[in-house]
Amino acid sequence: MTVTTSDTTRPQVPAPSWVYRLESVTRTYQQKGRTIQAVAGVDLQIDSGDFVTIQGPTGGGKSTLLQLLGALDQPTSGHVYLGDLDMATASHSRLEKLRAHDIGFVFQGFNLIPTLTAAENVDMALEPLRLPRVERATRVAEALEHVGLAQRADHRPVELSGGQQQRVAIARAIVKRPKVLLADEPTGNLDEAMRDEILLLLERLNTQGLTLVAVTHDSAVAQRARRRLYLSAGTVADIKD
Ligand SMILES: Nc1ncnc2c1ncn2[C@@H]1O[C@H](COP(=O)(O)OP(=O)(O)OP(=O)(O)O)[C@@H](O)[C@H]1O
Repeated sequence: MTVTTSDTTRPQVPAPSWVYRLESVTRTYQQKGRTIQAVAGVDLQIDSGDFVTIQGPTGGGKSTLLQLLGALDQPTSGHVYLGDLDMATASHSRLEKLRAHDIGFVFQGFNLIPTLTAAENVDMALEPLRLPRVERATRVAEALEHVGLAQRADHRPVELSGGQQQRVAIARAIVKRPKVLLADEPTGNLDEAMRDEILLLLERLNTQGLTLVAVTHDSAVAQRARRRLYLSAGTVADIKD
Protein backbone atom coordinates (compact mmCIF):
# COMPACT_ATOMS: atom_id res chain seq x y z
CA MET A 1 0.00 0.00 0.00
CA THR A 2 1.32 3.44 -0.82
CA VAL A 3 0.95 6.00 1.89
CA THR A 4 0.79 9.48 0.55
CA THR A 5 0.84 12.73 2.44
CA SER A 6 -0.19 14.78 -0.54
CA ASP A 7 -2.51 17.62 0.40
CA THR A 8 -4.89 16.68 -2.40
CA THR A 9 -5.73 13.37 -0.67
CA ARG A 10 -6.63 15.01 2.62
CA PRO A 11 -10.13 16.19 3.37
CA GLN A 12 -10.05 19.93 2.90
CA VAL A 13 -10.79 21.67 6.18
CA PRO A 14 -11.53 25.29 5.39
CA ALA A 15 -9.69 27.79 7.57
CA PRO A 16 -12.11 29.74 9.78
CA SER A 17 -13.23 32.94 8.10
CA TRP A 18 -13.01 34.77 11.41
CA VAL A 19 -10.01 35.80 13.45
CA TYR A 20 -11.78 36.61 16.71
CA ARG A 21 -14.96 35.30 18.24
CA LEU A 22 -16.16 36.71 21.56
CA GLU A 23 -18.95 35.03 23.47
CA SER A 24 -20.64 36.75 26.44
CA VAL A 25 -17.41 38.49 27.37
CA THR A 26 -17.41 40.41 30.61
CA ARG A 27 -14.51 42.15 32.33
CA THR A 28 -15.15 43.67 35.71
CA TYR A 29 -12.87 45.57 38.05
CA GLN A 30 -13.28 45.94 41.80
CA GLN A 31 -12.60 49.43 42.99
CA LYS A 32 -13.23 50.74 46.51
CA GLY A 33 -15.91 48.12 47.10
CA ARG A 34 -17.61 48.89 43.79
CA THR A 35 -17.80 46.60 40.77
CA ILE A 36 -17.05 48.33 37.47
CA GLN A 37 -18.20 46.54 34.33
CA ALA A 38 -15.67 47.71 31.73
CA VAL A 39 -16.90 45.14 29.20
CA ALA A 40 -20.42 43.90 29.75
CA GLY A 41 -21.52 40.73 27.95
CA VAL A 42 -20.03 41.33 24.50
CA ASP A 43 -20.73 38.95 21.61
CA LEU A 44 -18.62 39.76 18.58
CA GLN A 45 -17.02 38.15 15.58
CA ILE A 46 -14.20 39.80 13.64
CA ASP A 47 -13.67 38.36 10.19
CA SER A 48 -10.32 37.49 8.71
CA GLY A 49 -9.03 40.36 6.54
CA ASP A 50 -11.38 42.92 8.06
CA PHE A 51 -10.46 46.51 9.02
CA VAL A 52 -12.39 47.33 12.17
CA THR A 53 -12.34 50.52 14.18
CA ILE A 54 -13.62 50.89 17.73
CA GLN A 55 -14.95 54.29 18.77
CA GLY A 56 -16.84 55.45 21.81
CA PRO A 57 -16.87 57.73 24.82
CA THR A 58 -14.06 57.87 27.32
CA GLY A 59 -14.42 55.10 29.87
CA GLY A 60 -16.60 53.11 27.47
CA GLY A 61 -14.32 50.06 27.57
CA LYS A 62 -12.23 50.40 24.39
CA SER A 63 -8.82 49.87 26.00
CA THR A 64 -10.14 46.98 28.05
CA LEU A 65 -11.53 45.29 24.94
CA LEU A 66 -8.28 45.84 23.03
CA GLN A 67 -6.32 44.31 25.91
CA LEU A 68 -8.57 41.26 25.82
CA LEU A 69 -8.08 40.94 22.03
CA GLY A 70 -4.33 41.37 22.52
CA ALA A 71 -4.03 38.56 25.10
CA LEU A 72 -2.83 41.15 27.61
CA ASP A 73 -5.79 40.45 29.86
CA GLN A 74 -8.38 37.73 30.37
CA PRO A 75 -12.15 38.15 30.80
CA THR A 76 -13.89 37.75 34.14
CA SER A 77 -16.36 35.50 32.30
CA GLY A 78 -17.05 34.42 28.74
CA HIS A 79 -14.80 33.31 25.89
CA VAL A 80 -12.35 35.13 23.63
CA TYR A 81 -11.30 32.93 20.73
CA LEU A 82 -8.35 33.79 18.53
CA GLY A 83 -8.73 31.22 15.79
CA ASP A 84 -9.50 28.01 17.66
CA LEU A 85 -7.83 28.98 20.91
CA ASP A 86 -9.89 30.23 23.83
CA MET A 87 -7.71 32.93 25.35
CA ALA A 88 -9.97 33.09 28.41
CA THR A 89 -8.69 29.74 29.64
CA ALA A 90 -5.22 29.66 28.04
CA SER A 91 -2.17 29.57 30.29
CA HIS A 92 0.01 32.66 30.71
CA SER A 93 2.84 31.03 28.78
CA ARG A 94 0.47 30.24 25.90
CA LEU A 95 -0.75 33.84 25.89
CA GLU A 96 2.84 35.07 25.88
CA LYS A 97 3.54 32.90 22.85
CA LEU A 98 0.42 34.24 21.11
CA ARG A 99 1.55 37.82 21.66
CA ALA A 100 5.01 37.00 20.35
CA HIS A 101 3.84 35.20 17.21
CA ASP A 102 0.30 36.10 16.25
CA ILE A 103 -0.58 39.57 17.49
CA GLY A 104 1.06 42.79 16.33
CA PHE A 105 0.64 45.94 18.42
CA VAL A 106 0.88 49.60 17.45
CA PHE A 107 0.49 52.33 20.06
CA GLN A 108 -0.17 56.05 19.98
CA GLY A 109 3.23 56.80 21.55
CA PHE A 110 5.17 54.56 19.09
CA ASN A 111 7.02 52.91 22.03
CA LEU A 112 10.35 52.73 20.21
CA ILE A 113 13.57 52.29 22.17
CA PRO A 114 15.45 55.59 21.70
CA THR A 115 18.96 54.11 21.88
CA LEU A 116 18.32 51.56 19.13
CA THR A 117 18.22 52.12 15.37
CA ALA A 118 15.07 51.55 13.33
CA ALA A 119 16.36 48.12 12.27
CA GLU A 120 17.26 47.16 15.84
CA ASN A 121 13.83 48.25 17.08
CA VAL A 122 12.15 46.08 14.43
CA ASP A 123 14.50 43.18 15.17
CA MET A 124 13.44 43.21 18.85
CA ALA A 125 10.07 41.72 17.88
CA LEU A 126 11.82 38.67 16.42
CA GLU A 127 13.76 37.89 19.60
CA PRO A 128 11.22 35.36 20.94
CA LEU A 129 10.84 33.60 17.57
CA ARG A 130 14.36 32.13 17.66
CA LEU A 131 14.91 32.43 13.92
CA PRO A 132 18.28 31.88 12.24
CA ARG A 133 20.29 35.13 12.08
CA VAL A 134 20.12 35.41 8.29
CA GLU A 135 16.34 35.00 8.18
CA ARG A 136 16.01 37.53 10.96
CA ALA A 137 18.03 40.11 9.04
CA THR A 138 16.06 39.40 5.84
CA ARG A 139 12.75 39.84 7.61
CA VAL A 140 13.81 43.12 9.24
CA ALA A 141 14.96 44.50 5.87
CA GLU A 142 11.69 43.40 4.23
CA ALA A 143 9.54 44.95 6.96
CA LEU A 144 11.36 48.29 6.71
CA GLU A 145 11.08 48.14 2.92
CA HIS A 146 7.36 47.46 3.31
CA VAL A 147 6.84 50.66 5.27
CA GLY A 148 9.08 52.67 2.93
CA LEU A 149 11.97 53.10 5.35
CA ALA A 150 14.68 50.90 3.86
CA GLN A 151 16.95 53.96 3.62
CA ARG A 152 16.45 54.81 7.29
CA ALA A 153 17.36 51.44 8.83
CA ASP A 154 20.36 52.90 10.71
CA HIS A 155 18.55 55.95 12.04
CA ARG A 156 17.56 56.32 15.67
CA PRO A 157 14.00 57.44 16.56
CA VAL A 158 15.14 61.00 17.36
CA GLU A 159 16.37 61.31 13.75
CA LEU A 160 12.95 60.38 12.36
CA SER A 161 9.68 62.31 12.01
CA GLY A 162 6.60 61.24 13.99
CA GLY A 163 5.13 59.55 10.91
CA GLN A 164 8.39 57.73 10.25
CA GLN A 165 8.58 56.60 13.86
CA GLN A 166 5.08 55.21 13.61
CA ARG A 167 6.09 53.43 10.40
CA VAL A 168 9.00 51.82 12.27
CA ALA A 169 6.52 50.76 14.95
CA ILE A 170 4.30 49.24 12.25
CA ALA A 171 7.31 47.42 10.76
CA ARG A 172 8.07 46.07 14.23
CA ALA A 173 4.46 44.86 14.51
CA ILE A 174 4.35 43.13 11.11
CA VAL A 175 7.87 41.63 11.04
CA LYS A 176 6.66 38.58 12.96
CA ARG A 177 3.89 38.09 10.36
CA PRO A 178 1.03 38.24 12.83
CA LYS A 179 -2.54 37.08 12.26
CA VAL A 180 -3.85 40.43 13.40
CA LEU A 181 -2.63 43.98 13.97
CA LEU A 182 -4.11 45.81 16.95
CA ALA A 183 -3.67 49.56 17.08
CA ASP A 184 -4.43 51.92 19.96
CA GLU A 185 -4.91 55.45 18.59
CA PRO A 186 -2.31 54.85 15.85
CA THR A 187 -2.61 58.41 14.53
CA GLY A 188 -3.18 60.14 17.88
CA ASN A 189 0.22 61.87 17.99
CA LEU A 190 0.43 62.82 14.32
CA ASP A 191 -0.44 65.88 12.27
CA GLU A 192 -2.84 65.56 9.34
CA ALA A 193 -0.23 64.81 6.66
CA MET A 194 1.46 62.14 8.77
CA ARG A 195 -1.91 60.72 9.74
CA ASP A 196 -2.77 60.28 6.06
CA GLU A 197 0.58 58.62 5.46
CA ILE A 198 -0.07 56.09 8.24
CA LEU A 199 -3.65 55.54 7.11
CA LEU A 200 -2.52 54.73 3.59
CA LEU A 201 0.01 52.27 4.96
CA LEU A 202 -2.56 50.57 7.20
CA GLU A 203 -4.99 50.34 4.28
CA ARG A 204 -2.31 48.81 2.08
CA LEU A 205 -1.50 46.20 4.74
CA ASN A 206 -5.19 45.44 5.04
CA THR A 207 -5.66 44.95 1.28
CA GLN A 208 -2.72 42.55 1.44
CA GLY A 209 -4.75 40.45 3.88
CA LEU A 210 -3.78 41.64 7.35
CA THR A 211 -6.69 41.92 9.78
CA LEU A 212 -6.70 45.32 11.50
CA VAL A 213 -8.46 46.40 14.68
CA ALA A 214 -7.92 50.01 15.73
CA VAL A 215 -9.24 51.98 18.68
CA THR A 216 -9.55 55.57 17.55
CA HIS A 217 -11.09 58.92 18.39
CA ASP A 218 -10.16 60.10 14.90
CA SER A 219 -13.17 60.03 12.57
CA ALA A 220 -10.80 60.19 9.54
CA VAL A 221 -9.43 56.80 10.57
CA ALA A 222 -12.89 55.37 11.21
CA GLN A 223 -14.11 56.53 7.80
CA ARG A 224 -11.52 54.32 6.13
CA ALA A 225 -12.57 51.19 8.06
CA ARG A 226 -14.70 48.47 6.52
CA ARG A 227 -16.53 48.06 9.82
CA ARG A 228 -17.02 50.57 12.61
CA LEU A 229 -17.89 49.53 16.14
CA TYR A 230 -19.15 51.77 18.91
CA LEU A 231 -18.37 50.76 22.48
CA SER A 232 -20.25 52.48 25.24
CA ALA A 233 -20.76 51.39 28.86
CA GLY A 234 -19.09 48.11 27.98
CA THR A 235 -21.49 47.13 25.21
CA VAL A 236 -20.70 47.07 21.53
CA ALA A 237 -22.76 47.93 18.46
CA ASP A 238 -22.04 48.32 14.75
CA ILE A 239 -22.23 51.88 13.45
CA LYS A 240 -24.45 51.94 10.39
CA ASP A 241 -24.21 54.76 7.88
N1 LIG B 1 -7.35 48.62 36.16
C1 LIG B 1 -8.55 49.15 36.37
N2 LIG B 1 -9.07 49.19 37.63
C2 LIG B 1 -10.28 49.72 37.84
N3 LIG B 1 -11.09 50.21 36.88
C3 LIG B 1 -10.61 50.20 35.63
C4 LIG B 1 -9.32 49.69 35.31
N4 LIG B 1 -9.14 49.79 33.96
C5 LIG B 1 -10.24 50.38 33.47
N5 LIG B 1 -11.13 50.62 34.47
C6 LIG B 1 -12.47 51.20 34.32
O1 LIG B 1 -13.16 50.48 33.30
C7 LIG B 1 -13.93 51.35 32.49
C8 LIG B 1 -13.47 51.23 31.04
O2 LIG B 1 -12.15 51.74 30.92
P1 LIG B 1 -11.34 51.75 29.54
O3 LIG B 1 -9.99 52.29 29.84
O4 LIG B 1 -11.43 50.41 28.93
O5 LIG B 1 -12.18 52.81 28.69
P2 LIG B 1 -11.79 53.52 27.31
O6 LIG B 1 -13.01 53.47 26.46
O7 LIG B 1 -10.54 52.94 26.75
O8 LIG B 1 -11.50 55.01 27.79
P3 LIG B 1 -10.54 56.13 27.10
O9 LIG B 1 -11.16 56.51 25.80
O10 LIG B 1 -10.59 57.25 28.10
O11 LIG B 1 -9.16 55.54 26.99
C9 LIG B 1 -13.74 52.74 33.08
O12 LIG B 1 -14.82 52.99 33.94
C10 LIG B 1 -12.45 52.65 33.85
O13 LIG B 1 -12.41 53.56 34.93
